[in-house]
Amino acid sequence: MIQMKDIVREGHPALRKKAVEVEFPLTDKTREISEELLQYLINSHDPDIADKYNLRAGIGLAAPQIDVSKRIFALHITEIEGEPLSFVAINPKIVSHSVEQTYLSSGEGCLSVDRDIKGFVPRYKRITISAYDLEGKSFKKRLKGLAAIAFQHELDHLNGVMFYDHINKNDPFQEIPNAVPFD
Ligand SMILES: O=CN(O)C[C@@H](CC1CCCC1)C(=O)N1NCCC[C@H]1C(=O)Nc1ccccn1
Ligand code: NI
Repeated sequence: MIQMKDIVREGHPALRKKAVEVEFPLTDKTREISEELLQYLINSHDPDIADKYNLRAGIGLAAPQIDVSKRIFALHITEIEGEPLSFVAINPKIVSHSVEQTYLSSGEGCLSVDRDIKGFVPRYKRITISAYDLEGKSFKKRLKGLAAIAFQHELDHLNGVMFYDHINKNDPFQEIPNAVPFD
């Protein structure tokens, strides 16, 4: 199982590399890595497991964060309105997005960043994404709110981008044009 010791931190080159596309059918190793990314998120929200293994709660986890430079990440968001979102995305893409932007009013964090970095991180408010599942079946989803923000945070990891790269250096809390905050 993935534990905090397996999650690389800022300064590790894997976080600044562009991850490579995955071929299908998945090798057993790639399939196992994909399943472990999602399992980490599920475990991190289980009080007993999270406590026992000292896991930091996460709603997303990307393969580069465990030093695997492949275009794979998992999302597991259960406390949003509507049905819970829990899936592995392989070779994910944003196929279209709203003009409107949004941002987490509390700013963003990252399991690979052991410090608090303040400031608004502009994200598209609504996105249409496409990706492949573990069987190589392509799927599309329309995401908004926290799910959209999380998807963009994870996709950044596949491109070697960290959330704080988006924060305005001169004015971290600068008003983001046509943005509605997500609280
Ligand atoms: O790349 C993946 N990561 O680095 C794990 C990150 C991904 C999220 C950061 C912002 C959007 C996606 C993560 O889940 N966190 N970051 C560290 C703090 C805890 C946790 C978090 O933000 N939780 C959360 C946020 C809003 C509502 C509920 N829970
Ligand atoms: Ni992150």
